[in-house]
Amino acid sequence: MADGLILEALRITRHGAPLVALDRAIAPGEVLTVMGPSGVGKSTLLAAITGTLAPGFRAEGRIWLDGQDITRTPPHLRRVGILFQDDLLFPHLNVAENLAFGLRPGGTRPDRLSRIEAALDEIGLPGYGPRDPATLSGGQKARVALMRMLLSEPCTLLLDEAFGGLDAALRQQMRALVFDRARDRRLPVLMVTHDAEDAAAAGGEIVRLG
Ligand SMILES: Nc1ncnc2c1ncn2[C@@H]1O[C@H](COP(=O)(O)OP(=O)(O)OP(=O)(O)O)[C@@H](O)[C@H]1O
Repeated sequence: MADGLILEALRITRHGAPLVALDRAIAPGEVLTVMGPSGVGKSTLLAAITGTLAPGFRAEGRIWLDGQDITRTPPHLRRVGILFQDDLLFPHLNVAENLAFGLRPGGTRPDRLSRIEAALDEIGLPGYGPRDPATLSGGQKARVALMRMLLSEPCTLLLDEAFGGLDAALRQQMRALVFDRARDRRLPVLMVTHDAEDAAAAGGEIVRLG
């Protein structure tokens, strides 16, 4: 199987009734946008990919990530990154500690600290490590949440209305940051959104469910 994220004849049922069916490949660095009315099953589709479907839901078909069949892989081993609207930072940890939470295990302490510093530079927040998350603006929090997720070195990126809590200008900045980072890292991106501008900015294929 090719690199990227492949949903091969994926069919999700709820208590046996069909909910979502999708058969698509997302190449490294490409974005697939999923739109559709409320309740159609967009978040459920993402939960099938992260391996966190609620009881009563079942996924049939196969999910491939960079050539590996992850259909039955436990969620914590899937290397799937997901960003939600209003992703919460841990309030009792400072910004650096929040980022450290994303880091994969291993490496020396100086190495880990320098990766956190580099991450803060990458999102335009150099020196913000000791700050309390409550003192950050909404846009700054969103950038820290994005970087915390990227530090876990995911092989694909899922966005669930990830830009929903931001005003128009910030939304545009955050979109550019996310899409640029995903392209640099050659991550396939599956974006769920209600927003036509998000879809246009992504530039890739749009699938409408329902
Ligand atoms: N944990 C759950 N337990 C039971 N039913 C659920 C659960 N999560 C979602 N559902 C139901 O599954 C269906 C699909 O929900 P889902 O959240 O995937 O829709 P969505 O397309 O993401 O909607 P929205 O755009 O409103 O976020 C809905 O009918 C919803 O009520």
